[in-house]
Parts: sequence; structure tokens; C-alpha cells
Amino acid sequence: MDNKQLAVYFIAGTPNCPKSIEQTLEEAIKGGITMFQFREKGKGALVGEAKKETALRLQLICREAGIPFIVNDDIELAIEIGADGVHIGQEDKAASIVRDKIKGGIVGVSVHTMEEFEEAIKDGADYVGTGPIYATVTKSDTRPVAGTSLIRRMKERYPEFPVVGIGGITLETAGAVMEAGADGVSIITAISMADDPAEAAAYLKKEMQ
Ligand SMILES: Cc1ncsc1CCOP(=O)(O)O
Ligand SMILES: C=C1C=NC(C)=NC1=N
Ligand SMILES: [Mg+2]
Repeated sequence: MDNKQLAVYFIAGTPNCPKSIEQTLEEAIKGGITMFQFREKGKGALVGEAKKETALRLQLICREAGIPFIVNDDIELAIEIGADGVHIGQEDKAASIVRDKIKGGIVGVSVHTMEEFEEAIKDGADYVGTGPIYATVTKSDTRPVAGTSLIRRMKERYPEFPVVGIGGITLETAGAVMEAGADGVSIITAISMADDPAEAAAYLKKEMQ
């Protein structure tokens, strides 16, 4: 996949959106996000048919905008609706198994150490997400806050492999993540909870250029 696709990688689920998630996604797309991940987790998260119907609506919005639609964790849902890819964590199935199931799709893996990074590359991941770069309240069970040093080391070792930073990244700190060598920033709150998600996305897009 093209590393530039990771520049402004918006992630959201219904619990992260004060407005409808469809409206938030449309505004973020207007602002110029380059990729979207549906991560339906946390208090009040949708399940079953409701989750699938929302995923289909969000996928259609992404298709019309020409940006990749990625499903977090739920490999079965991703395959069922023909999503562009999946993002999995260390606790999910091994990337190698997902790689086979998703065939030509995008497989993203969360990594927190150089060893996990090298394993993900070996398993055929298309990109990795690493963090939390800064403190975040959005995900409760994160690994310790990492800062940007691991991103720097990963890029020194594998300059071409697509890496996106995630965790507590705001409009003020996105530049530092980029400066550390990341191909982009993965963001939930700074876009989904912004008064104007389009303006937040547009600012980040400019920062990432
Ligand atoms: C999914 C995830 N993985 C590590 S931190 C995080 C949450 C990021 O959310 P926010 O951008 O609101 O800090
Ligand atoms: C935990 C995560 C790490 N990185 C990305 C891109 N998405 C996630 N859900
Ligand atoms: Mg997971």
C-alpha cells in the first residue's frame, strides 16, 4: 500500500462520536482524511445487525470518497461486507492467518516493540500502528505511553515500511509524530470530538504535507 494513504488516518466508533458517526465521517472526509477505520468498541458499542448496518453505511461513504474502509478486530465482518482491510492487535489472530483470509485486502497490525514490529512484517502486514504515543483516555488498556522514540527506531531499521502513530495525538502534537518519521497519524478524539471535524482534519492534512 502507498505510505501516503496513512497520512490522516481517522478511527472512530459510535461511542466516540457526539453526532451521528455518518455525519462525523462525512465532515472528516470533507477535511481530507486519507483512510478510515471503523472501531466499534467501548460503552454502548453496537453489536450484531446494528453494527453490520452501520459498517455498510460507513463503507459506502468511504467508497464514494475513494478512501480505504478498514474494520478493527472483526475479521468476519470485514470479509462479510467486503471491507478494504482489517486492523488487528497483538491479542487478535496472528496477522499471518488474517493475511490468508483477507487475500488482497489491507492488513494493519498494532505493535509496541521492535520484536512485534519484525513479526508483523514477516507475517505480511501492510502497515503497523504503534503507540500510545501520548497519554489517551480513549482506550483504557493501552501499553505504557511510548513517545516517539520507537517510531524513530522503526524507521531507522525499515525506512520504507508504512508506520502510523496512534494515541493521544492532537493538532498540536501531530507534527512531532511526523517529524519522528511516521508516515501519518491515527486519530480518534481530536477529530471525532472536534467542534468542526472537517476543520480539524484539514489542519492535520496540512501538517502532514
Ligand atoms: C486505539 C488506540 N490504540 C492505542 S491508543 C488508542 C486510542 C487513540 O484514541 P485518541 O486519538 O482519542 O487518543
Ligand atoms: C490499536 C490501533 C493501532 N493502530 C491503528 C492504526 N489502529 C488501531 N486500532
Ligand atoms: Mg484488537
